[in-house]
Amino acid sequence: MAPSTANPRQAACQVLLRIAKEGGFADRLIDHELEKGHLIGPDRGLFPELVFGVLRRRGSLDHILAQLVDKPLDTLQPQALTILRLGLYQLAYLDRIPESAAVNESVNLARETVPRAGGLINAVLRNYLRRKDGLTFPDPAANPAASIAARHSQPEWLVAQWLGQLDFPEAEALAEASSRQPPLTLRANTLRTTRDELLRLFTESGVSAVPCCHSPHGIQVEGRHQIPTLPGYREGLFCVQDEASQMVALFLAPQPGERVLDCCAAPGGKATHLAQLLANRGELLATDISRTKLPVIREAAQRLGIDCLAVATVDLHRPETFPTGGFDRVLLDAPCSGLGVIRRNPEAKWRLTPDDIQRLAAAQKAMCANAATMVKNGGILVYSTCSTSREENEQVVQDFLSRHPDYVLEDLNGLFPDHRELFTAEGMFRAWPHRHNMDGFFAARLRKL
Ligand SMILES: C[S@@+](CC[C@H](N)C(=O)[O-])C[C@H]1O[C@@H](n2cnc3c(N)ncnc32)[C@H](O)[C@@H]1O
Repeated sequence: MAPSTANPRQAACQVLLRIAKEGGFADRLIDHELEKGHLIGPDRGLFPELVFGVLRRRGSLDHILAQLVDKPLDTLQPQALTILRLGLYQLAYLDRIPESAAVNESVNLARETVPRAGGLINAVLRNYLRRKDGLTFPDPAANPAASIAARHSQPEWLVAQWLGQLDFPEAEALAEASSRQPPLTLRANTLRTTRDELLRLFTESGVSAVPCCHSPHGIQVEGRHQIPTLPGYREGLFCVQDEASQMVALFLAPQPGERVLDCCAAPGGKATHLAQLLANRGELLATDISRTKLPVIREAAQRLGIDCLAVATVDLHRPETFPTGGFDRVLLDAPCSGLGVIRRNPEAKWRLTPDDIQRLAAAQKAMCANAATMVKNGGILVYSTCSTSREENEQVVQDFLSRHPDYVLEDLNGLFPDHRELFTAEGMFRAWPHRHNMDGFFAARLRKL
């Protein structure tokens, strides 16, 4: 049943239980609850803070709880475990909630849903307050992955993957950054305004915002906002898009008048950016396997005043569905694990397994080969993901190049010298939350000879 309550802790508990039981995305369930209007005032901020906080910090919370509860956590009733996580999150990570309120509200919540666990919840949370300075964490020298995982709330297998690519301090910094709330980044719609004008409008309206370092269209907004209430939203002056994601369309660099394909386009973040770069002149086809997602792209295009964009259903595993005629530029923003965006979708890190990464990488290799059949001779293919895993990134590109001697990797260092700090030595794009305060993204630019 859909949650419906004026109590932010109860609403958070219901959403967390629903995510654990049925899957689903935290941001959508949160929006759905807020739209009902039961939560008012500061509770509208506390409710998402609690849901996202518990999802982001679940690993560390459970590591601590395991030292305070005298039976395995998975033997607790789901409601009791969720209330414990919520209570501990408030005690360990939030400054503004008095300790007594965090404990008492947790006990009250238990009284309504799991009355027999009230005593345990009270005892465990009070025990935390007494013992918090004596809690233990794995020794980094003996077990580096377990140590980072427990301190910074990441699955151990994921930290082990990061340690395969980064040294210990960097892997730890990445884990730490990946447990934090990401910035709100917008892309100015240059079909209707400029970045400077948008910044001026925000300043005049009392909203603090600064230009992004790399994307010439990006602005980072300070504080928390409901997007539709920001100035210029209704007029289509901007859309929400992380800076790393904005860089991808820039690397494809479509020129006005060209024929361009975005073949995994929904919900349209990069497709609408491509239309901007085309200055609304040319032929932009945005396709996706999901027929139901296409209206979202159309609506985004309409709001932003784009009229060079058409949409169609295409399954990249079924060449008989492909559009005919070659394209000058093709973007393949492949379905991926999303390991680079776990700041935004923290529920994903607790669901994914290493097997998922292997399965996704196999599909990505097939999609890349199929997308390449739609590129004209001399044309460009950009392959991108929002994953940090090598299997989904460099290894897909290496596999592709080994099977396609008619393609070469273009070195982004030479093409975009202003953004060198975002590129690997081989010239591929790798954005990292801890280095660039951007989502974890990958892109490689391939040219068909
Ligand atoms: C990473 S998302 C794309 C995000 C989009 N480029 C943006 O910037 O807003 C990947 C998309 O690939 C689509 N997809 C998954 N499997 C596909 C397939 N076999 N063929 C075409 N699209 C597929 C999904 O529906 C999803 O919308």
